[in-house]
Order: sequence, then C-alpha cells, then structure tokens
Amino acid sequence: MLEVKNLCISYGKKKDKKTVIDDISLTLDKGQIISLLGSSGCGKSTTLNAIAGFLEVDSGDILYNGQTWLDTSTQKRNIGVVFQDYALYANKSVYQNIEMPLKMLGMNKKERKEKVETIAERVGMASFLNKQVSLLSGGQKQRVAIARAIVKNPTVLLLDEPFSALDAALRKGTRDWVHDLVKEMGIPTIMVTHDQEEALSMSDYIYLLHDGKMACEGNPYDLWNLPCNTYTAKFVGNTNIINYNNKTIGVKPQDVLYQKTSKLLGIGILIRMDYAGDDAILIYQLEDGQEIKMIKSAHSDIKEVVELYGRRLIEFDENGNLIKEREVKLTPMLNSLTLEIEGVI
Ligand SMILES: Nc1ncnc2c1ncn2[C@@H]1O[C@H](COP(=O)(O)OP(=O)(O)OP(=O)(O)O)[C@@H](O)[C@H]1O
Repeated sequence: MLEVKNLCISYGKKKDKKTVIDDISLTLDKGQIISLLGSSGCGKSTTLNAIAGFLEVDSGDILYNGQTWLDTSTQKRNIGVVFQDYALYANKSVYQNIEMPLKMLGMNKKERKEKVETIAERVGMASFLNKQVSLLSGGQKQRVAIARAIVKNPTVLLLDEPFSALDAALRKGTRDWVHDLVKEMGIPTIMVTHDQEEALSMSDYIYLLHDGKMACEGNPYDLWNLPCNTYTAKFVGNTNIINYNNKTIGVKPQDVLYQKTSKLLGIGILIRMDYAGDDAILIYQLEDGQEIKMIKSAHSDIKEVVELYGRRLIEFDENGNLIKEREVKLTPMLNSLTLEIEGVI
C-alpha cells in the first residue's frame, strides 16, 4: 500500500549540497508496523518527513496504493504524526488538542464531539478531556498526542521516537499499549527509533539505516539471528566481531560461554565487569588482544582467566557481508528444535 522507491534527498545548494538519503526503498502493508532504525543522523526523520510531505525529494517516488504522493499535499495525504516532543498546544485542553485535526478537515461540531470522545475513551483519557495539557504527566501527554494523530483515521501513522521522552519504567508499558492499539485499529504505522529493543519488540519488519543508506532489512527474528553485515550485527544485538582463524566472525555476548560444548575462541582475561541488574556484562581480552563481551548472570561463578567458547558463530566475508551460502545445523536460542539456518557455523 505505501511504497518508498529509490528515495534520494539532499540538503543545501550547489557546492554545499549534501546527500542524506541515498537510494532508500521500503514497503508498508496494511495493518503492519515497520521501524526505521539507526543511530543519530542516519536519516530516519528525513525519510519520515518526506513521507509526511514536509520535504521535497531529489529523486525516487513515494506511492500510496500505486499512485504517486509527490504531488499530493500533506493534508491530502491524511497522515497522522506523533512528534518526539508531542507538539501539543500546552494552554489548550485535551479536548481541544484532539479536536484540532477534525476542525481542519471541516467536520461539524457534533461529529467532532463523537469522535473525540470515542478516541479519548480508547486511549484512557476520557476523564481528562477538560484538563489543560500543561497539567498532564508525560505519559498522559503521549496518550493525547497519539489520540490526536489517530482521531482522523489516518492513512498512515508516523511515530518519530515516540517513547524517548518517557522514563524507562513507563516506556515498556507504553510500547505495549501503542502496539496493541494500532494493531487493533489496523493503522499502518512507521516508527522511527534508535533503540533496537524498541524496534525488535514492536515491529513486523525493520529497516536499519546507516549514513543515509539501507544497511539491512528484515523481520526482527532474522535481523537478530542473521544480520546482513557486521554493521547490523553490532547495532542489533551488540555482537562481537572478531578475527577467528582468519575469518570475520560474529558472536553475540549471550553466546559466549565457559562450557566446552562449543567452539573455543581462546583464553580470556577479564578486563572489565559492568553490572546490569541480574546480569553482568564482562569484557575479556584474548591472547591476541581482541576483546570479547559476554553476558552472564551476576550471581554465577565469574572467572578472571578462562577458556571462552562461542555457541553460534556467524561468518562474514572480507567486505563484512553475511556469508549466505553456508548451511549448517544449529540450535537456535528461541527453541530447542534443530533448524537449518544459513550463514551460521
Ligand atoms: N534542515 C536541514 N538542513 C541541513 N541538514 C540537515 C537538516 N536536517 C537534517 N540534516 C542532516 O541530515 C542528516 C540526517 O538527519 P536526520 O534528522 O534525518 O537523522 P536522524 O536519523 O533522524 O537523526 P536523529 O536520531 O538524531 O534525529 C544529518 O546529517 C543531519 O545533520
């Protein structure tokens, strides 16, 4: 339904011109949630702004149901946007904020009232309709921002780092209700985030951007288990990338073990230990100077000098791309079935 094809965007003019989006393509199907994932400055918001119609593109196309959107105004695209800072009218009431897009559509008062009340009920803000937005908590403002974005039944919902202003305790619960809400309402959604956990838990499909280019795309399981390249492996899963028998190998911190049941990586000396609640992140240095991260229960026996083994080694070629032709048996993390997965030794 929504297709972005070979999008290129630059900022500046003539000799100051800088390409920030370089040949990006993506697809958003009905009822799907997709994420644009990547570090700061990789071009996530620029892509979102182009889809919303806030920005002109240099080349490529944005199509909705097969028709180009490039000549269609932002308003006619009927997109719902939730900005990072919510962009609510602080001195207006919750009701007035949610009502705003309906007024812009020219809807009559009675219809507006019905829609605002229904959506406020849906996001749990029905009893706050007369309250001024400046008096709400961060989580409540977020609910109002989402209600305002979806009240007009948008073609597509765009979420730009929607959870970044919330504290850690609130973020997980908010992620779940936003996910369930847009899924239940069947609103196709694009979320921009730099947080891999957020992308993995909320999305049907993830596009990882790097320096304005598409680094990798896939569903969360594939992106985690079979990263297209070393950049993706490091970004998603914080994978160790090491030289192993003259091969470039990725091994996730969870897959580094003391047990002799898997492949020997070398003898490691513990050089750093960071506590992360029940787990500890251990950094070992191998004899050849390479460092390996390992995640282990902080309550278990932690050794200072130890043989380290890798449970799953993912092999990359000399350009850092996943070697796909290899097919070997392994036991994946998520279940005990033996599956054939490409690129893993
Ligand atoms: N209006 C602008 N004029 C010039 N350069 C810009 C403008 N907006 C963004 N950029 C540049 O374009 C690149 C992509 O920016 P963009 O905001 O899309 O990245 P992002 O991935 O969303 O980053 P963040 O996570 O920090 O918001 C960056 O190098 C940024 O400095």
